[in-house]
Amino acid sequence: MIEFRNVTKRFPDGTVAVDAFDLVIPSRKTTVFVGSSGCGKTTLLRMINRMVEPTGGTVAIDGEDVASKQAVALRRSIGYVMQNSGLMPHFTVAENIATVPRLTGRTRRAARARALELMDVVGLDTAMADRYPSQLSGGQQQRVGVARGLASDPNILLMDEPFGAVDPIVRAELQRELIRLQRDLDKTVVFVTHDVDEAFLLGDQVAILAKGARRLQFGSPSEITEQPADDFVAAFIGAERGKRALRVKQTPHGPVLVDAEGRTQGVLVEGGA
Ligand SMILES: Nc1ncnc2c1ncn2[C@@H]1O[C@H](COP(=O)(O)OP(=O)(O)OP(=O)(O)O)[C@@H](O)[C@H]1O
Repeated sequence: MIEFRNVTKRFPDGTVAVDAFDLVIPSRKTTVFVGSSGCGKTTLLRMINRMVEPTGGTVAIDGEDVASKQAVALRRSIGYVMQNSGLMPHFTVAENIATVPRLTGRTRRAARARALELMDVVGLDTAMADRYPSQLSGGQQQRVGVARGLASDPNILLMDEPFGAVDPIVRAELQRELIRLQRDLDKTVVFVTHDVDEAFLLGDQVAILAKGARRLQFGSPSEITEQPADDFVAAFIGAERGKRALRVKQTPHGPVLVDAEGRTQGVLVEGGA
């Protein structure tokens, strides 16, 4: 469990990126922070592993204030995946993935074995182990980034717009992979995006944020869709337009659901959840 208690971050230039933020993030679930650019999502994420220190309040992991932990050890114990993968260009794929295992004392051989195992986990052909990042596609680089984030077998995985820079088809593929991974690995994932569709696809819980990380709503995608907290949230999630606003249309073959443009999006079936 990750707990933000009255957390504020004021940068030295006076910018208040996060203003008195409270949230409890459950373990072994995917929690998504979604909001427009500059609302404070990255700052929130980085306060979990102390890449950014709060200027007020506390962040606690399983009841323990992160400020009381040694920052470097904390950072190595938490997986972090960022946009553009953040790979070291002069390290091979295997070396990039093995960075943390090497730093924490594994032998070169054991670290490489771990790297190859993780390539498998994230769906990368191990034949690419000795390539450099520039010899991979954007989607493959992101998979290496995810493998690197998982290398220390962390309980917590922080993901900062990890699929933001790839094309929509690769993005959808990576999203599906993450859902599969999460089913197998059972990590506490905190995921940042500005894309509501991505947030609703991946999140067990979604926090919709405004400037200063002001919490507009926190709940499951179903809860938010069924009962948006206010008009702003309703507009933000597109409840009144596009594909989330569905109408029933009768056809000779039975009722179907159509979106605002009249495109059929699904069928109505009896029973189920
Ligand atoms: N080191 C810094 N010094 C001063 N202001 C900063 C610093 N880092 C971030 N900010 C400001 O804090 C606010 C929140 O930034 P943050 O990166 O957390 O937002 P974000 O929601 O992740 O944005 P994006 O989606 O664009 O990445 C912004 O106004 C940003 O300009």
